[in-house]
Amino acid sequence: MSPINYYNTFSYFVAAVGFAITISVFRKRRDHKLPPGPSGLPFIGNVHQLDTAKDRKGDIMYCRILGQDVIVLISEKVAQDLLNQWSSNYSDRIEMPALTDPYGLTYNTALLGHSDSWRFHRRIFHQTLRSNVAVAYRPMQLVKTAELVENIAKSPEAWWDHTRRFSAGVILSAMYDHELSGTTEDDGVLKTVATALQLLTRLFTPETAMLITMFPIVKSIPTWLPGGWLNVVHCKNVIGEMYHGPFNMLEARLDAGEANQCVASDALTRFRNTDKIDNLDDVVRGVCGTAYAAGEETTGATVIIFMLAMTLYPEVQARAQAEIDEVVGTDRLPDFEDRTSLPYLEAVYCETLRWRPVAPTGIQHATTDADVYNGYYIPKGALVISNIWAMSQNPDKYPSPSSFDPSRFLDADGSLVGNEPEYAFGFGRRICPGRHLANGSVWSAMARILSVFQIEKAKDAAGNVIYPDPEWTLGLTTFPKPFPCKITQRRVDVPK
Ligand code: HEM
Repeated sequence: MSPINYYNTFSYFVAAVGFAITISVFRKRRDHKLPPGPSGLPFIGNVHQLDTAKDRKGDIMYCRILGQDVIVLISEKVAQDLLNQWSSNYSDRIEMPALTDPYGLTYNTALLGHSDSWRFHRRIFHQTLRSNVAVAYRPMQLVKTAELVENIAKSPEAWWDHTRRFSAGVILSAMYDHELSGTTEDDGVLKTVATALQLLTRLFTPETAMLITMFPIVKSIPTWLPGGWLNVVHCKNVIGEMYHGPFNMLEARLDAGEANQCVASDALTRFRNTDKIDNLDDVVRGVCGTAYAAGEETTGATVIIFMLAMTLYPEVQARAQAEIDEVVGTDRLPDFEDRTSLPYLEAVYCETLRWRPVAPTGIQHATTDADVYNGYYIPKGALVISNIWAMSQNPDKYPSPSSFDPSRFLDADGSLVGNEPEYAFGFGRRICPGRHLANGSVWSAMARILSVFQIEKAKDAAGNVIYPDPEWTLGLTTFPKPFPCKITQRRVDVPK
């Protein structure tokens, strides 16, 4: 049993239901009568497979919250069957006009339904960030990881902030060719997008959903009063700036011929004179703004979870460092050319995604039509939650799932067995379009941090070892808040 603040499957089930409540509260109010199952087929709600925590018999569960049908997918197999194989029926999102329209979220890819507008967004993501195109950003990612290493070497106690700055730097560079300057406070673009992201994180909680729905007056609270952050005009401005500010700056630089390759410039060049995408500028604003909101925190969070694992599991750290030292040596930093020769590090990457998935309940899908699965009836308009947490902690697939053990991804010869936890990036047509970019960012950060630094448990003033027991953020993503650890350089000189 892991000594860290360990939350079990049940608490994630509760979180999933919390998000279902958020969605069901925000969703469009429509007369939502339970459709009768076709004759002879039991309605899935009749099945008593609700328990995910105590016994793991349930692969799928049903409940009805505030009039909304909710299906929770607990097994990876069922999620693959429904969300991957029948993705045309399982790729919608629930409409939430109480949130999207007033708060200026109509541009957000993740909230768009299974519509033409969403397809335009995905087309741009596919053209600019699919696996063989995302490699174009690797040189930039290596520059950013070298900066991360330099920053940690200068002020190791601020490693958590350096990590967030690294993930923000990668996304802003990839989306808008924006280079961070000075501190977060000095960089206008970073300040704008970080403020909007903070606001979005606060908005997407069950409590806020309840509050806004039960007391719509909160949307008009003056900004200077307690709760004023919910003021819609204020929120719309802050969130709108995230979509428009960096994009407008890039457009000006494109006009001046000063911008390098990035997702926005690529998309504008590729689609500007075609009729393949309507309202191109708005779609590109939406894609890049959503990428920041969906990609900065998740990428940084994954590196932070890796740091926690390295603090708690020194033997894993030592084995990964021995592998890096042997393959790469000590005169230079690892780069992507080394990747296939570092299977243990690859297994550390997989285990980091699995051990504490940063998006434990993914983003909820919705059905476009009624369906029948294994003889059970699934209604049209049902909310479908992937319980990624339960999949990652399945003891049949991962013995002792709470232990951080990369060797579960290796065979007896130390070769990768090819069972990467892809579910950490979601499913079907909605699968995370930034996963290839994220993969390169997280891997290069892990490889270079391990090559240069020793991460250990910190000690208090009396010399007692501090066992990290971090507080975890709550929301669509979850990861440790800053926790104490001791970071020292393994060698006097940091290689470039
Ligand atoms: C380790 C880092 C990341 C993790 C673990 C992660 C995970 C996820 C998950 C679980 C989903 C929900 C998929 C579903 O609905 O089934 C998602 C959606 C999404 N992610 Fe990521 N993500 C990461 C990084 C990124 C990055 C770097 C970007 C952008 C460059 C990004 C952009 C998006 C977008 C736009 C969506 C919504 C897709 C849609 O609704 O069609 N993510 N991500």
